[in-house]
Amino acid sequence: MTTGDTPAVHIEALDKTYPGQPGPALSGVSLDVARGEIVVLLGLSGSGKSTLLRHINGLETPTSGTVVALGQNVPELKGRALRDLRGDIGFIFQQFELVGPLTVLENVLTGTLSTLGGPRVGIWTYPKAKRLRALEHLDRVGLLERAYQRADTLSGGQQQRVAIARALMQDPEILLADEPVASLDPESSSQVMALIREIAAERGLTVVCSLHQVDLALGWGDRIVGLRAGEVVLDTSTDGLSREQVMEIYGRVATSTGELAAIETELAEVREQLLTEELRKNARDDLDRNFADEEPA
Ligand SMILES: Nc1ncnc2c1ncn2[C@@H]1O[C@H](COP(=O)(O)OP(=O)(O)OP(=O)(O)O)[C@@H](O)[C@H]1O
Repeated sequence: MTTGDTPAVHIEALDKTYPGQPGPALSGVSLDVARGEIVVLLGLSGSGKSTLLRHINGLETPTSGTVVALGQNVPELKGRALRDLRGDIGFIFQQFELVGPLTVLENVLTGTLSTLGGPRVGIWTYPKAKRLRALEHLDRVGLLERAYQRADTLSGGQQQRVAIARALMQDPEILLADEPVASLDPESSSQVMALIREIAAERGLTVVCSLHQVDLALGWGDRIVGLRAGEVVLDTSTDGLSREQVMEIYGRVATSTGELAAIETELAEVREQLLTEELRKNARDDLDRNFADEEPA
């Protein structure tokens, strides 16, 4: 375990190229995340957000560079040591990853399997203390009354709350969230993000979360890290940061959107011209037919 003043996450010169891919998914990424900090990763689809998150808990191995989480050199960890680190790092995903036919309570209890050893079938196979903790976490996320309902009968926002409760069972120090609200409506998204923030503050959790929604990121995170094609192109506090500054992360898209608009205008003009020509031709054909049908005087 680490002392309080070492960062929760220290990443230096991280490069990752997946086998068979033409270019790197991450290139020269350096990033320190302080304990208790709430960092948002922003960037286009494919910019490397998930890849970066997955290096923090050792789900990916760097091609080169350093990844230290909670004082541990992540790529060097194996077996029990890696499982222990993952026990200190909760992970929530866009698709919640719940087991639909199981009850909400049992889904939350699965968050504790790394310490108990699994698999287990049925709520009663978990120690009473764990069951009570799971109920406490469900209460915290506002779903105590749903504990014995099947997980797949809940709304998306509720399912993500269950996933948060499940992550809390690990008593994590770091929470990684990979687009946790990408499949939710705006209202549920704000509620889930507010809940994560409240829980992080209560427990002094460090959070690294990828998002697609710029406005949500600005209102929610302490700091925004922008990725473009695997490189960090923005790394700054959200204090005083404007939407326009953040949108520069997506610079290339703005250009291509501009180009697209120009192409669309041109296409519309051509379409109009073709239509006019077709109308003219139809009119000419009509005239020809009418005159052809006329009996000569
Ligand atoms: N397992 C993999 N094997 C090969 N290439 C991968 C793998 N995972 C990601 N990539 C590639 O690495 C790059 C970064 O992908 P990544 O999923 O990290 O981006 P992202 O920013 O999280 O995207 P999204 O917002 O769509 O989730 C992409 O080019 C992707 O195709």
